[in-house]
Amino acid sequence: MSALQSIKYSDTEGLEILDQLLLPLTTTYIKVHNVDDGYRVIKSMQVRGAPAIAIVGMLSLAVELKSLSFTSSDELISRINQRLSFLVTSRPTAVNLAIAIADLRQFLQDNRLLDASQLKFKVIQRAVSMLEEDVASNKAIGKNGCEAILKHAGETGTIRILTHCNTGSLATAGYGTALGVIRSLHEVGKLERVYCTETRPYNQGARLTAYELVHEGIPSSLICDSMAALLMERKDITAVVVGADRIAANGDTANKIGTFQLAIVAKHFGVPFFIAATLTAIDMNTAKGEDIEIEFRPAEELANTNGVRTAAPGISCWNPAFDVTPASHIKGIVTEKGVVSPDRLSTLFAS
Ligand SMILES: CSC[C@@H](O)[C@@H](O)C(=O)COP(=O)(O)O
Repeated sequence: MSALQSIKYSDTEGLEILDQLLLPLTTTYIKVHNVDDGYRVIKSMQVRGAPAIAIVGMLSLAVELKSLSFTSSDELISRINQRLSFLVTSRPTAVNLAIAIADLRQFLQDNRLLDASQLKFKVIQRAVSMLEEDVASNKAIGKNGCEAILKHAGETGTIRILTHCNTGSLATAGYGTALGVIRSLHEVGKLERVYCTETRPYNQGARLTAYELVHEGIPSSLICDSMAALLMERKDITAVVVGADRIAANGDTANKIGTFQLAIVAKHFGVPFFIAATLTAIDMNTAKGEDIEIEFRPAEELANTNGVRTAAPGISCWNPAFDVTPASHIKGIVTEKGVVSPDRLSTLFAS
């Protein structure tokens, strides 16, 4: 069975992304030639998921730079900074791209004395290395989350997980964050079943997570979002595990709309609620959840299903793409460096 690949990059073939708007029925890759293409596929959600957005954004810059030549590093740096200012506006809540951009700006500043071709080469290398680094981080998250959940479950050990949205190979460079934890539990033979929500209005759960789970042969069932409370009451769910688009310094976590209500229900039933994310989703410059900008999406994404209007004509729509789960509702944040409680995020960055 071949692994699902949302992002394909090679030196000779350039950058291609799997069009996630067409999944699960059609598998089509789209070429990304430059930052304008990168911005468009991110904004339209042909590629989505915070880690994948960051990687495609940076690789779109890399392929654009490859096609250009520069007479000085000042000219190169000014071009890159201008393109980064545009890219960062594509999807405001997911922080991974903003962090990658801030890091690259710092790198350019630190290396401004290199000549243009050396600097261009290094910028391209940095973008390409994100692919392998993300998969390695996801595998570590999978292992750490698996251990934490097994410890919580004790010897009885039949694990049933509820997850939301899509956090798997499609949302990352491969393996996945929350879905990485689920994959890891399955690999060690401990997962009885994972339940994935439909994730209205965009159906990332029904279209993408369900597709990945079936592809991987992981025992799984789809529920619609409104079934979560009954599921937790009837099915003895071991843990809820979801991803993150931005984790504030106090542990408040923005993730796909509907995450907060799952956390409230989990708290009601005493089910531990875990966030699984790479360090690049942690924004220590944003103090708390209230300070996180929530992205609003077009009304059609709520009123239509697969391009067909299902809501009553004339109704107006309120369509936030994310909500913020307070740190008080989160048992642990699973990262590649280990699992911490939300009030101990800063320990992850101590050298
Ligand atoms: C590893 S992906 C983590 C999050 O980005 C994911 O849960 C999510 O909310 C994705 O939202 P999307 O709007 O589909 O980009």
